[in-house]
Amino acid sequence: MQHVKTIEGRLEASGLKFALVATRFNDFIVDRLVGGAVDYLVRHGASKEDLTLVKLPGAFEMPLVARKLAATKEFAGVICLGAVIRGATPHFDFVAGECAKGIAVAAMETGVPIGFGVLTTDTLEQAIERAGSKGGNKGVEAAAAVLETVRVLEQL
Ligand SMILES: Nc1c(NC[C@H](O)[C@H](O)[C@H](O)CO)[nH]c(=O)[nH]c1=O
Ligand SMILES: CC(=O)[C@@H](O)COP(=O)(O)O
Repeated sequence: MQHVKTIEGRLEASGLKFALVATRFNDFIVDRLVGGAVDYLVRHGASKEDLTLVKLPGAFEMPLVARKLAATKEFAGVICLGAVIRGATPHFDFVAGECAKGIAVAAMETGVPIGFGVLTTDTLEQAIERAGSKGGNKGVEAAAAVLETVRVLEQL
């Protein structure tokens, strides 16, 4: 195959500081996302002393706080961890939609990678599956994505 210059991010977290933003809402699920993210970062070289956990009420509050943390420039990346589980009203759509959009805007405005580790599921079972069982762990995925993106941005 024609060899082209390729830029990829090393999955090496040593020396990097990260902020993790986690919700209390559905915390029996979210705590497993936090555990997955922390385990991933430590296993890839991060020091626990370099990880800061910020607890929030719910996903709707995330963009504001994630942006503030990113804007400090104290952290290489921010990882948002939550679980928005559909109920009986359209509230899910607003919470999930604004959370996702707000996090994306915060990353663009600050230039700091902000991982979207927020489950948006129709059922509790779907959330459980994606918090460390047969659907993987979205906290791990978000941490991995932020780490790789940090390392890519360093090269640009
Ligand atoms: N239903 C869920 C919420 N709702 C709460 C909102 O996120 C917000 O805290 C409230 O509207 C006050 O501003 N939050 C979740 O994280 N997950 C849910 O399933
Ligand atoms: C995602 C939500 O906001 C949801 O859990 C709220 O439940 P409901 O729509 O039954 O009020």
